[in-house]
Amino acid sequence: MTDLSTNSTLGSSQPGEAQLGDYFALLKPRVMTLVVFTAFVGLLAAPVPVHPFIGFCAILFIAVGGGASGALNMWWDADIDGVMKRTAKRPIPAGRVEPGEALGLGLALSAFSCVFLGLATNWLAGGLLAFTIFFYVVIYTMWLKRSTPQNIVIGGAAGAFPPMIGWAAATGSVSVEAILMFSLTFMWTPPHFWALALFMRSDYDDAGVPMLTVTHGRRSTRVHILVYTLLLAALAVGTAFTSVGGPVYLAVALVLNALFIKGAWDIFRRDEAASETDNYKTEKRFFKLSLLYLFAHFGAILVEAGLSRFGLGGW
Ligand code: HEM
Ligand SMILES: CC(C)=CCC/C(C)=C/CC/C(C)=C/COP(=O)(O)OP(=O)(O)O
Repeated sequence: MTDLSTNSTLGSSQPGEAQLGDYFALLKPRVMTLVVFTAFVGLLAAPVPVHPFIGFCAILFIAVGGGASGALNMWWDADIDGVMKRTAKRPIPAGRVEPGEALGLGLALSAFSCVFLGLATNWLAGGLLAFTIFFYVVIYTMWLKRSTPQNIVIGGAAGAFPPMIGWAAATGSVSVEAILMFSLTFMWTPPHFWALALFMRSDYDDAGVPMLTVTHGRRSTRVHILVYTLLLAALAVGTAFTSVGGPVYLAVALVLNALFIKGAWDIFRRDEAASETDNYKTEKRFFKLSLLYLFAHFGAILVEAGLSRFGLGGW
């Protein structure tokens, strides 16, 4: 798990000396693991058999596209990344990679991944990948992130597209299952991020980024986490009774949503003095749980899809 107080830099080079690890770090590899996993589930949950080589290429190109969007995000955000403690050691603000190199890498990998995903699977998938990169870089990073505390509520849609891209790569279409997987990630993003914003507020304050914690304060953010967690739980448990769900998924959803609601309740009940005393232990625990939460829900969707191949999945 990440040490969230620092940046997960892979290269250890000095200013002006880029190493391969610095270019790799531009792709935000740790965050993209879960993005790629949800895309993988979208691809395999589809009721259409995909040739393993085509499936491998599809996931590879989605991963490259995700990484490219990370590089473009770091190129645009280099100024605020340099101000925030968590991101100050990233390759561009630390001076190891030139902004122009990150821009070039991001644009080249974006074009490469969308075209090759389109060629390897279909143009709906290639087009959706292009739209996702556009949404994350232009709509979220360039526009919403610095202009509204609703930045991640709306911008979070970008991170919700990957399972839909995987589904489209396998089927050539977008159906209700793809929309359900999209919705799950979309509703999950605000509690995932706001928990982190609670213990990183001074970073966003320093950088002038209007995150909810900065504009509305931590008390309001705690209320928002609880409300979104309850909405998410209703959606996640309800999904058990749809075509992507089943008994295995229901069991996973019941356990994890109970834990998640308990975590959100604990965050809601805390006051700042208590959180500061134990260095935001409850909020940090909730953030880590959010990663397990999404991983387990998509894992359960994958298991249900696997079982249905043997006539055992679903209800
Ligand atoms: C607008 C939406 C989102 C925002 C603002 C956001 C923000 C963040 C931030 C600031 C971190 C902290 C650490 C880091 O930079 O590595 C983080 C970690 C993480 N996020 Fe998100 N996130 C969002 C959506 C997502 C989505 C959609 C996924 C996956 C489906 C995801 C997966 C992760 C993972 C796996 C980590 C942990 C990375 C590690 O271990 O270092 N995030 N997120
Ligand atoms: C396939 C494809 C294109 C996937 C993209 C998936 C995607 C949009 C993931 C969002 C994840 C993320 C790190 C958001 C934080 O951005 P931030 O700029 O607020 O965080 P930062 O401060 O760490 O840079």
